[in-house]
Amino acid sequence: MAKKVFIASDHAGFCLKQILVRHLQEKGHDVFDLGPEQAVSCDYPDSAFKVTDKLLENEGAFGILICGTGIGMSMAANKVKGIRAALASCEFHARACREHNNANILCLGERVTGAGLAVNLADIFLETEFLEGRHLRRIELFNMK
Ligand SMILES: O=C(CO)[C@H](O)[C@H](O)[C@H](O)COP(=O)(O)O
Repeated sequence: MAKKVFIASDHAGFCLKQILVRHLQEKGHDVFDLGPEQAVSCDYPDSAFKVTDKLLENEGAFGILICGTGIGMSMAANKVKGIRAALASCEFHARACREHNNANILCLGERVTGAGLAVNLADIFLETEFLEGRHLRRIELFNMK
């Protein structure tokens, strides 16, 4: 099923962002590229918060954030209440973060993960459903802090 996807990167994730935007558009998803438009040095929290703002306004939408490692993006995005950003570097991560954690943002590291694998991770992330049950109880505990 087609998903609404907001995507952004910093300079270190720019090339992978371009590849993923094209791939996800070809798959029929509704893709919103929030920049940057060029691989000019920029600060990943600014990009992360562009995507988190959009997710809070668009129920059911997903985000993809790419920096060099994916770590800075995930740290920044997870500061925002209602965001569950998951850094994935293998297919198990991409599937489990949806099934168990209902992640709404996938974070990737262009300096870590090759483009072919990254495309697979994005596909798995967008195609996998949250399992709810005990996992819902656990993610609801996030709101207790
Ligand atoms: O935040 C990061 C590390 O967690 C990202 O990988 C950034 O892309 C990286 O820090 C950018 O580094 P650069 O030396 O400014 O290219």
